[in-house]
Amino acid sequence: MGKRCAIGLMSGTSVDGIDAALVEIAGRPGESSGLIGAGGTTGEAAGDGPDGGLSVKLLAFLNLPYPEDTRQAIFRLFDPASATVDKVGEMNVRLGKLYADAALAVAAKAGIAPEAVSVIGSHGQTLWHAPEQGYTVQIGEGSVIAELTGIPCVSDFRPADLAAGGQGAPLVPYTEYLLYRSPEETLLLQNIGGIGNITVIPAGADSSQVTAFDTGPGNMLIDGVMRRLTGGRTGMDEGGRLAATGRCCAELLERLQAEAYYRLQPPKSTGRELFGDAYVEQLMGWRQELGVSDADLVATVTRLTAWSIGDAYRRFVRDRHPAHRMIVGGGGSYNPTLLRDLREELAPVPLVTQEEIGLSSDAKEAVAFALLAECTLAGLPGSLPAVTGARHPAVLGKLSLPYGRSPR
Ligand SMILES: Nc1ncnc2c1ncn2[C@@H]1O[C@H](COP(=O)(O)OP(=O)(O)OP(=O)(O)O)[C@@H](O)[C@H]1O
Ligand SMILES: CC(=O)N[C@H]1[C@@H]2OC[C@@H](O2)[C@@H](O)[C@@H]1O[C@H](C)C(=O)O
Repeated sequence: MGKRCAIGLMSGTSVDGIDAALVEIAGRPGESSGLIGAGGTTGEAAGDGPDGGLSVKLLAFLNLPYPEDTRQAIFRLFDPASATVDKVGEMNVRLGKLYADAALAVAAKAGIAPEAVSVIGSHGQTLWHAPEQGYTVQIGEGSVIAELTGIPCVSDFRPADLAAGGQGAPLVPYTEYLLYRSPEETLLLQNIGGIGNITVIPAGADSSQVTAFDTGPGNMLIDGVMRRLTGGRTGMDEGGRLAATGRCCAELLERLQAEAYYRLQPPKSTGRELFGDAYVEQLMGWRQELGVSDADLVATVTRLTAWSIGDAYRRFVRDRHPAHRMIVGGGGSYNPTLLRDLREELAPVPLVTQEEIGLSSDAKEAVAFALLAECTLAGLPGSLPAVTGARHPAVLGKLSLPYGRSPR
């Protein structure tokens, strides 16, 4: 199968904007072997699939921050009381246009004409994730993206897995399996976005042996607390600077560790429904009661985040799959205080960041959705039932075709 270009678009739970990646793909996902057919392993920076397997090369990446009014309007949609159908409908189209802009911009940055792009995979913006009720809501209209770019678009990836009885998340693990697996090393891939999620790829594993689940808050509580402390002026602890000046409050940490989610057996996934505004409100009440300073509060929430990842490894992974190393990606990998705490929690397992091994942390999830869209166009499943708990693998997403152009 020849080389083709695909675009992946990702807007995560932190609501910081749109990540757009344009990749060149050689080989076919699922060409050679494995439960749902895994190809030869190559990384993002690999060549052209010399073993006949899959290779993915990142040609261009950009981040398009949401306009501030859009960002604030999205946050209002996280509250079911203000997320009325008219507002959700309007935002679905508004985001579709912004996603189309991002796709065209990344194609221009790579110097690739839209006609030369075979597919866009667009994750959309998660508004509500309720796997126990069998549904999840991601918006950003695929038909608008296809119309404005002239490129076939796969969107709304999660419902197919939910329909098959799964969590609908996480979905990146199959692409991590394709791109990172190693015959010698058991790898932990930890994403620290709004939510934290871990993927475990045992040495020499086939795709049915990969496990993954959401560990709990990634940056969501740190960001939520910072917004409260600064009256909304700052949405993150830049460089982990405030946390670095504070000390963890043991009593507050203990209360936070009592959250039942951490002890839930995987498969499991979570989101803003649990660790959003109402949770931060309760946390601020406890801080008041215990007289915890601003810096100590951020230090405690940072420690909690690191602990939840270490605890997940110790509780659910370590005995069966002692790891050789953890590779950390997502915005949390830019927070040195969080990484310091995480190193302590994980010891003796060494930790490296995506950047430290020469891969782009920011582009990773966008690349994943380009690859998942390719799977869908080829009629191949993109989910791992061992990860999501579904009855079987699912072909993910919905295809929107632009007028006058068929897929491929
Ligand atoms: N320089 C930095 N210092 C501290 N924290 C940072 C820095 N840069 C990014 N972050 C954190 O990373 C977050 C964004 O991470 P990322 O873009 O990976 O999340 P996301 O993709 O939206 O989330 P998810 O993976 O859960 O969908 C920011 O909200 C912030 O908390
Ligand atoms: C419902 C939803 O949007 N889930 C996200 C979120 O952000 C991180 C974590 O929670 C993960 O489960 C998932 O995203 C990544 C891209 C995934 O599906 O692998």
